[in-house]
Amino acid sequence: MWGDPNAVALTHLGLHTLQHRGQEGAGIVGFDGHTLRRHRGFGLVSQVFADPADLTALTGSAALGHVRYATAGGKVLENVQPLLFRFSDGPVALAHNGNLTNAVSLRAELEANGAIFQSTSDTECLMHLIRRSHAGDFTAQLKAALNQVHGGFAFALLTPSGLYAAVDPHGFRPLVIGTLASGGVVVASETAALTAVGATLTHELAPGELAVITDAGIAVSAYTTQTELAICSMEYIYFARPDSVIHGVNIHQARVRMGERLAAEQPAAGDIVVGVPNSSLSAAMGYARASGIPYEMGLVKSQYVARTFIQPTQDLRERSVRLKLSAISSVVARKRVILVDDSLVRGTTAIQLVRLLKDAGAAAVHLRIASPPLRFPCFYGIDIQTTAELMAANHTVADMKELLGVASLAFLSTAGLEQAVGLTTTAPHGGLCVAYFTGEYPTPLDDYEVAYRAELATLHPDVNVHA
Ligand SMILES: O=P(O)(O)OC[C@H]1O[C@H](OP(=O)(O)OP(=O)(O)O)[C@H](O)[C@@H]1O
Ligand SMILES: NC(=O)CC[C@H](N)C(=O)O
Ligand SMILES: [Mg+2]
Repeated sequence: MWGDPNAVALTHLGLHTLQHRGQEGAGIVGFDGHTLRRHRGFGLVSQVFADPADLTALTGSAALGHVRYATAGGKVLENVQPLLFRFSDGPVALAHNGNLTNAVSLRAELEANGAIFQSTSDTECLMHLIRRSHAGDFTAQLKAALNQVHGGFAFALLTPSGLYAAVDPHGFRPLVIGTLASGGVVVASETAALTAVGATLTHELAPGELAVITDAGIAVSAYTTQTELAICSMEYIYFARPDSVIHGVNIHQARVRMGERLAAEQPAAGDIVVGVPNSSLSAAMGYARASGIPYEMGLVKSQYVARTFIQPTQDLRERSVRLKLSAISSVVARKRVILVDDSLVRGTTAIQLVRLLKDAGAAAVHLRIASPPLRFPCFYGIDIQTTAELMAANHTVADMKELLGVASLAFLSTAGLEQAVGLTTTAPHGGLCVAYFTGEYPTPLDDYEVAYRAELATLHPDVNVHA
């Protein structure tokens, strides 16, 4: 946030609104008119700022906040963002959503030339590249650095003179700009955060764009012309909040269309449709509407347990699913349940839910997934970087049906997904990145290439068209 007397408090509010995007750590940097001050820690925003004094210590008219969902580098405080650098000519804070594919090789090269890294985060590379640039001013140095990092990124940087926001050449990760009645400017991953702070959407960063926000206003330019939209389809399927809008498409309505489409592509003989709280509820609603089969609340979610898929370890993910979901026996007993989830990745949720529904007396479970089988890793910002952890990469759909113990199992097609999102663009796959479904990556994989190819060769030939 730039140019609002309540920048720190509003950033805190905005971070709460983006909590679903990262639960491992959070931090805020405030600009008090002289220098940048930071508070950060592990856990949820409410835990990191449990003591209100930590927030009030950060005053100022500009602020930068982050919630971490780790994709690279371990659980150490140094990796919790915003990263903050105190240079001889002034401080710079940096926040990143996404994952850089060439961070390991960049770091090796930078260290060979004398760079001393403070963290093990991929994000830090950007700052070293900025400092090593001989370009004229900070904006030009940043543009030079943005052209050297590869992969998925939405970056925000804060200095005493401005706020900078940039997205990668494929726009893998979303980033929007809004304005406040006070004249302040807000940059956020999702429009839901703009709404929360009372800002109006004024611009959505296009692939390869850099926005420079200063007291003089907002200047948007391109740092590269080699661009092609491939926004992460999992943003529409799972990550983003239902009330957010990405590239003109509301997330809830896109999910409803995924569910409607799934009902048309993969009908099931069931008595009730049940969604998996939270993120599949929209798709389940769409499935019920299109099939004419009644929607029922067969599962309840504890409001005190957060998202499971973005937890950092399998043990935590399994424990949270158990704590989080329970079945309403009187709803599902003796019913043929059509269970709709938005995605099946490691299978953690589905394995436990099918058991839960059967224990509650369901006569049969027909599992319908409102996205295609996820068979390939993501290197642009989802923490699934090996095929070993992906259920559909290691088993055919028929095998998965047996493993899960369901009466039937079916997925949405990639074409169906692309149409359900329905972006207006001529870019491949309707402007979406569908690499984890098809194995077609929009960029070279850089540091991940060798290990990825080696892993592919070991996969079951029936499930992997690229092996
Ligand atoms: O196959 P898996 O590896 O289990 O991953 C997929 C599941 O994880 C996500 O839910 P999550 O609990 O993270 O969040 P939600 O409450 O927003 O649905 C997603 O909505 C699926 O339910
Ligand atoms: N979305 C994120 O929070 C990831 C940022 C960075 N890649 C990290 O692992 O810390
Ligand atoms: Mg879920």
